[in-house]
Amino acid sequence: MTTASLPLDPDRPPPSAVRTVLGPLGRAFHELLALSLFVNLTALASPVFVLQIYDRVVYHHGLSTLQGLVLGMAMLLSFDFIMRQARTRIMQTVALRLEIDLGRRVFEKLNALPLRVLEERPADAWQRLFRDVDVVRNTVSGAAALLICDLPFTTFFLIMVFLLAQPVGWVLVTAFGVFVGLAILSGRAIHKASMHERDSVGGRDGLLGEVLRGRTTVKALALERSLAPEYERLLATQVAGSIRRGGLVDRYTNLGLVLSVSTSVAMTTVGALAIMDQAMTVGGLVAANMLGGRLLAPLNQLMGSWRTFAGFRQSMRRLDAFLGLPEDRRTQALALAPPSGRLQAEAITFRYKPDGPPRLEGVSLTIEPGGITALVGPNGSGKTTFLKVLLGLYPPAEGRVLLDGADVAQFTRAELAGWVGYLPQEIVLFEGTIRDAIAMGHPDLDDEGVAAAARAAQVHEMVLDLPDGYATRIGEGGRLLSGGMRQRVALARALAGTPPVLLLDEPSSSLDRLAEEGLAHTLAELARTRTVVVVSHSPLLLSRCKSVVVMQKGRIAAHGPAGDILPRLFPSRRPGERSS
Ligand SMILES: Nc1ncnc2c1ncn2[C@@H]1O[C@H](COP(=O)(O)OP(=O)(O)OP(=O)(O)O)[C@@H](O)[C@H]1O
Repeated sequence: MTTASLPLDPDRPPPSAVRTVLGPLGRAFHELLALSLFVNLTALASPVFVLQIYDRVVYHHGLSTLQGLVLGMAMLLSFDFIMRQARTRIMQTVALRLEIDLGRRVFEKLNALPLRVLEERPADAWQRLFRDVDVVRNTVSGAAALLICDLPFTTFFLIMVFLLAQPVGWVLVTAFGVFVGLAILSGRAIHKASMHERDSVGGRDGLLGEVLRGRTTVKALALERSLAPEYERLLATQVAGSIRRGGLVDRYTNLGLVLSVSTSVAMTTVGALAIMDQAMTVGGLVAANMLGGRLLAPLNQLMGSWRTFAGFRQSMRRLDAFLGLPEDRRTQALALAPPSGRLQAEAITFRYKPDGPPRLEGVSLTIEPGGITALVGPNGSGKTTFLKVLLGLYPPAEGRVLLDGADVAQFTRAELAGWVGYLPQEIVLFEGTIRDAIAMGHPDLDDEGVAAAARAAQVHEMVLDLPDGYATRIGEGGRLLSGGMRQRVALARALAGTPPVLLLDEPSSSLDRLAEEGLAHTLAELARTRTVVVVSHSPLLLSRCKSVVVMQKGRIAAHGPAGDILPRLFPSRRPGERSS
């Protein structure tokens, strides 16, 4: 699949995966709407109160009416407070549920994506999807959602203004139209600027992430001299984007404010003329002005929120497209017993890109349990790629991989990970204790299982030597361990749960000679009953192998018993002799 085929384009029509998460929140929104009805009805009370004071109490000295009105207002305002509190509580619940439901779903989906799809985008592009979750949560549970709930009730205020002061009503209707038009214009302009800013922030964050991950190399080689100009370029693009967006926001906010004041002036002018014509009362004008304020406030807010709504739509579309991406198989119809470990590659051809060159071509091989098989060949000949295809991480374009005669494509990643232990060329460990690191793929592994894996990887004694033993924390990426120990712990993780197949990519690249000898011995023992495939050029390991497969430019150049192949590969050296 190419990057272009990844449907993360926000301009595509949205499917409805996110809506299934938002669906259960529908009831909360109905409750919110009902509460908003009460809140907005209550808001009508103050202008009516003012109207009564001006037109009745003041002119007729109606003290008892005043008492009744004040008491009524006090009760209504208490009620208003309770309703507003209830609205806030519902919003908090909605935010929490979204955070949990949508956040968890996106995380699960990310883990379910096939490796090929994951590798098509840089890490920060995937990370940004969690910002989309934040956008959806903040919009659905923030001021913008309250605005949506309040907007329908602005018609109440308009009707009331028409009832109290019809001439002023027409001024408000005109202002309403201008506000909506301005909100749409500002939304479009600001949205465009925000998208541009988002891309530039992504570029800056991507570079920052890379620099921080490679901080040791950056420090050691003083790479900041080369990285600083690139960072500054990205920063300049981002700052320019921010300034442009900020300028647009300010322009439309100020336009909104001027429009509000202008509407107020126009209302008072038209109202004054109407009072002089005796078409309305002073109380009516004051009340209409108050109602106008209630109507203009959400319209003013709409100017700022239009951008939020546009961002929300984009985030929804991106999340929908993401949730619609293909997944690794997650369920299996039948739980099978662990295989004995017979691995077969049948005429495998593999390309990283559909239109790219084949990195494996017509590779056929059968590996039986019993004895180590070594994969050798020059750099870039396809050894690591072949291991990943055997592991079921990359589906081949042609051919198939069979485990005990069954196509590995039918198994879930969890099943395959339980049956096939894998040591990658680049070790990746996660923060936690040594015990956690070894048992990570097997949460049910008991202490004896952890210790057995550690013994097999020649790391048990080293761990016991540490003050905190297996409870020693390894730090981010295992950086608190030495390189050799990191490799041993990763090897123990691959051996944990005694999988019937072991695929090990350069397992001794960071080991000292003693550990390498120990590893060679352990692997030879394990290989009695299992399938062990190692990518290695270590003569010590090769001397323990039963068969050797030589890869060249994605093809198998030679394959046979180690005794036949090794003398051809290393004519001047005896097996077991260390290369310089
Ligand atoms: N993720 C990837 N995307 C695109 N091409 C890749 C990717 N990984 C490897 N390749 C290419 O595939 C070819 C085989 O690489 P691979 O890592 O399998 O070789 P290798 O024999 O393991 O090499 P080495 O001995 O250097 O580890 C190389 O040309 C490499 O550039």
